[in-house]
Amino acid sequence: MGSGFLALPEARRFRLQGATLPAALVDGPATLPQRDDLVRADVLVVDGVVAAVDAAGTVAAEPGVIPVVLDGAMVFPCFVDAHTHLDKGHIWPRASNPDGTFPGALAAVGADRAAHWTAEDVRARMSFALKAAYAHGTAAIRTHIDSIPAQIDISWPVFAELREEWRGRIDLQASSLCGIDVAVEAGYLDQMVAALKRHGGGLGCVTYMSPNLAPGLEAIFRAAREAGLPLDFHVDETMDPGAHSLRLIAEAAIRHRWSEAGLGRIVVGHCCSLSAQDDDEVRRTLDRVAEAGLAVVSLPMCNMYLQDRVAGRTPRRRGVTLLHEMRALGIPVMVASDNTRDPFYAYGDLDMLETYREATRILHFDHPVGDWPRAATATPAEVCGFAGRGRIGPGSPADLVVFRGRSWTELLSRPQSDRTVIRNGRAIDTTLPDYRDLDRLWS
Ligand SMILES: O=c1cc[nH]c(=O)[nH]1
Repeated sequence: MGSGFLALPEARRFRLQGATLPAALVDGPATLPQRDDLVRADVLVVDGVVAAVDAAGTVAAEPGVIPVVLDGAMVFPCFVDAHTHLDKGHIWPRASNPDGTFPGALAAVGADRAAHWTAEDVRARMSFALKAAYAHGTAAIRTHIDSIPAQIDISWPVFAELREEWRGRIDLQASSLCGIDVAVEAGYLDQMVAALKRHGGGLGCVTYMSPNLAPGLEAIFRAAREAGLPLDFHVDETMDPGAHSLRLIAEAAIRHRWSEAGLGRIVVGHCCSLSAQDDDEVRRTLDRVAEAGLAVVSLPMCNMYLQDRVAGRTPRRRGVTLLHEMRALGIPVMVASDNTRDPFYAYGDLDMLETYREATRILHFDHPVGDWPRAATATPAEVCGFAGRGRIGPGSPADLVVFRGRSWTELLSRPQSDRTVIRNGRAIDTTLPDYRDLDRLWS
């Protein structure tokens, strides 16, 4: 059992004194003094809920409230990870990517799925991933689930079981995943929609330039509206400037009056090709994306790993999409973990601090930091509908991550492996699952 660097008392009422909070994530008095987009505050926790956020040192000691001195330690709300692949995670020991490319990943995953993805295999790997995410301080996750016809009735029931098992620790959502060419196959959408209604989840697919793209999108939008399902797409995951399915999705959303459907914002992930297009084309597309009300999630670690990879040639581009330009147009933007230890990304552990740290470096979430911390917390909570998550303020759950670092440079220079994760006002065990627990899947 390990619970990080902070000695948190088992107490109904305590006050985190001298916490440093990202200003963009705090619901507190407007008078909280800010420096470097951080505020110094005291956070009162009562019965597992944040009862007050006050400027540091302004509230006198109260009987029955135990002081916990943070001496500037940073406090985040628990993270929200809007785009993962729990069903695929950790297959690397038996399914590596031969060349680190996207086609290499597709082929390796396809073969592994066909050979090994029984309910037991999927459950074991998903459970492992959830344990890691929980220990790192994540409270809500949306996963995509590979949903080719033969896999649907294996993976979706497992997901539904785990959603119940993890209720109260990690809020779980899922979205279906297949290529646009599979989505147009006769009977596919009917089968998928029936499974989503049975198990709960949203509709999605991978969009790329295919003759099936326009009819496929039309069919998916119709099916989603009829069945009342949210939409979440993998979009243009390539550096080919000719890939423009993002614009077609935005146009379909406008045509289908999606913003009036009451089904939340459509989420579009990746959108890498945008960074290879000229400014005029980018502007035309982003105007449409803003008008359609889409929300965008970038996957900085996976995109950097897969994109611009040519054997023997040094990568020159980062592979991520244009989050700064999107944010300037009012488009909600997020970052998320994506794949973990599978052929789409050989590394990763569903640690959203790592994702945020890498996003800071790859996407320049700094100088100033401004409201970029929202991209891993409040924005995915709002976009995906994880109510009450991603902010710290009176009434929010005392689901907090306390880091030893006191400033952005201290926080992001080290992995903060000794963080303390507080759930419902109590420190949890932050011991990570041992990789050896998975060995039975391939030995
Ligand atoms: O990045 C991607 C794209 C498709 N499928 C994945 O698992 N990851």
